[in-house]
Amino acid sequence: EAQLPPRLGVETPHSEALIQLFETGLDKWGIDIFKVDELSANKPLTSVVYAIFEKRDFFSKFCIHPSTLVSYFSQVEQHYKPDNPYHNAVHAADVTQSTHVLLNAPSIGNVFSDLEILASVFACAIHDVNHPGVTNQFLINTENELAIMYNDMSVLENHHCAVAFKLLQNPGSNIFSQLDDVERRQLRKMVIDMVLATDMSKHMSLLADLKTMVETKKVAGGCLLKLDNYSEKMQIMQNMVHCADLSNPAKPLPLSTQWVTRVMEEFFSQGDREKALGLPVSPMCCRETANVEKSQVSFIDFIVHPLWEAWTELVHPDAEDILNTLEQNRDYYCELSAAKEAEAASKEEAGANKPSS
Ligand SMILES: COc1ccc(C2=NN(C3CCN(C(=O)CN4C(=O)CCC4=O)CC3)C(=O)[C@@H]3CC=CC[C@H]23)cc1OC
Ligand SMILES: [Mg+2]
Ligand SMILES: [Zn+2]
Repeated sequence: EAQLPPRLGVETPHSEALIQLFETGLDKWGIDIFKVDELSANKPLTSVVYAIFEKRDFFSKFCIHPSTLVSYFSQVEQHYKPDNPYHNAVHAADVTQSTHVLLNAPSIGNVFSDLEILASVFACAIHDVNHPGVTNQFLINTENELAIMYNDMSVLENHHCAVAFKLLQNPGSNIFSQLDDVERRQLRKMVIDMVLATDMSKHMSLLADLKTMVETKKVAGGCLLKLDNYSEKMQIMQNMVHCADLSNPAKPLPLSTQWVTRVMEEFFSQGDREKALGLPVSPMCCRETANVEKSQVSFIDFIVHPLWEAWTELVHPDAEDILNTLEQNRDYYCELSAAKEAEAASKEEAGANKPSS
């Protein structure tokens, strides 16, 4: 009998503090995931997944040995590039824990089976594994081997899935070995459908479907329990994971601002590489001209808020606080942008009035 791994599956001198943090924060929107990164000795993903599996009793429900879970997710964690300012294991842990909270919303609590919940949590944990820190467009424009491999179609998202399922085949790492063939095939299909839906090029169609569902749900008297077919259930699961992937601006401001700094650093590195290669610089990627606050306001106005507005309606009233935080944060970035503009204008003014020496 393989011996049990350390508590929460990670060796850390701060295990008591980490256990405390999960006791109080695992089910909460706004846990300090950067603190989890510190206390877990930079194993945020393995520790978050272990804590969620324990909380949801997945070890016994799916006959997963803790050491198998640790063996598999340690490899997954190692395949997230730590040098990526944004697309690293902390982001994966953040999206996984955020989805864990969304799944606890009373209005969708008992819509999903244990297998569907397992698939959603797993999909989040692996959804950006081995991310190279550049966008699909960059990989396509530079004819990267990944773009060749996947014929320019959801290149990153296909890669994340393939890497995750390949790692499952390593000895002592197949956490799904005790599922029967039907369950394993169903889980694999659900995970692929969810991860491929995190490609931002799918955002508009995903949102349109969600809005349609919200409209029909309103007609059907507000109950979600009528979700009988796979495609409706999968639409909700895809939008849930997509919401979690786009949840940074909807988190408490001290967390949100850290994510903005990280994502802009990653975008600026891509912009530097595009300049060096003589390629057109992608939106928000030019460190000289980008307006970080303005980009955040338009990211929220055009993409994040419409999605969270639809999600909030779907699970009404469970996500009201999240939508309020998003709107407060949007106003913060708007005011910051206006303040910076005013400061720049007054400097301009001062410069113009300065007597020439
Ligand atoms: C914390 O803050 C952010 C977090 C993630 C992203 C992501 N962004 N993206 C696309 C980049 C290109 N996009 C745009 O440029 C859209 N857009 C405009 O057209 C004007 C302003 C604006 O934002 C769409 C989103 C990704 O693809 C990343 C990977 C997956 C999910 C979101 C990530 C962006 C953030 O702050 C701008
Ligand atoms: Mg992604
Ligand atoms: Zn992501």
